[in-house]
Amino acid sequence: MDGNLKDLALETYSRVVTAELRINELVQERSVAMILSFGDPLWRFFTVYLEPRFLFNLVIPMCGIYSQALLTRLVFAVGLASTLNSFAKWILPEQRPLWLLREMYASSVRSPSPGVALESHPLSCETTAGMPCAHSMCFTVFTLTIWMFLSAHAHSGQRWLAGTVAYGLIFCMWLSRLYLATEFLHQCVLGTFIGIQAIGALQQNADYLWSRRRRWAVTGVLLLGGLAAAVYFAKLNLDVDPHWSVREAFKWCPDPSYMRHEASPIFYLVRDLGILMGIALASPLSNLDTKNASICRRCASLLVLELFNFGMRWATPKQNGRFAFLAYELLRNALHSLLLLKYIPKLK
Ligand SMILES: O=P(O)(O)OC[C@H]1O[C@@H](O)[C@H](O)[C@@H](O)[C@@H]1O
Repeated sequence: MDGNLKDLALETYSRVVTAELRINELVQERSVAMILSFGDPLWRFFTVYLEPRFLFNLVIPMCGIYSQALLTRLVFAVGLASTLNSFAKWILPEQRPLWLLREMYASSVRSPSPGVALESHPLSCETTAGMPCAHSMCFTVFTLTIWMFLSAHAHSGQRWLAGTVAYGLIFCMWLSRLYLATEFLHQCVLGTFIGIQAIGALQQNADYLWSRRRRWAVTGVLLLGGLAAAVYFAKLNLDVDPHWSVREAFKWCPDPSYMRHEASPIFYLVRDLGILMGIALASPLSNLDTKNASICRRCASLLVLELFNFGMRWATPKQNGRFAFLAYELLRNALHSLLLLKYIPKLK
């Protein structure tokens, strides 16, 4: 009975993702591409410049020019969402459209014609798992956090208009991920859904979370690090490959040079835990100074910090082994978010 149910669930899942491949192909097919092709640079822009790493290293600090209070909320909300996403991918990895399609071609389950073969290029060779879509999830949290912040001072017409723009942008992010064949539709939709749920949960527990003392927050982040390591060893014990997604990417990406060290699941986990550690060190967040300095001072201090951060990224030690590489990334991200939250407002 149990076996039958499992078979039925697997068969249904396989049918759904196979049907969803058609959506990815449709978005790349000529008829749809004619409508969407004018947007090709736009879809690439969304994927390249509105992804979590870029949000943290450029877009969110730029929001700090408008308001330090907004910057603090964004670092907190997007930092937590990105960590949640990396853990989901780490614990329960799901395939990506390109891997499934190439597997089908390879085993002759499906022939490349008449459907348009999914394109493959550096942007589609992701090495993390698909579910939930990190771009959709973090971008949803980013846009809705800004929307809620601005809505506090807006009347209902403006709120409605800004909400429509925010959801329109999130929809563009879905199209971007489908167009580049990096995600199935359900991975984008669920990414946004989980992002919205996360914002709701953060809002409901804001008083509790923002008043946590530094030592509790740091302990929480260390425990999360322990959880990530425990998942790794549990998988090894259960004979499950913790690097399954990296192997899939290597197997199906036409050119291995398209892949980078800093795109692996462990790297993203370390990056996100680094950002959380910076937030934890700046805790309690309710005590942070969020008053705005003059615009010139804010621009100058954020410019200096981001140039410093850029230099640190440029100097990342990539040739001294993976532990040095990961430790450096953890510290750099922790320092970056700590400086953004705690020390930039002091430079008044
Ligand atoms: O899940 P997606 O949208 O394909 O994104 C994959 C990775 O893309 C990178 O650009 C992000 O920095 C990561 O956080 C993310 O995990």
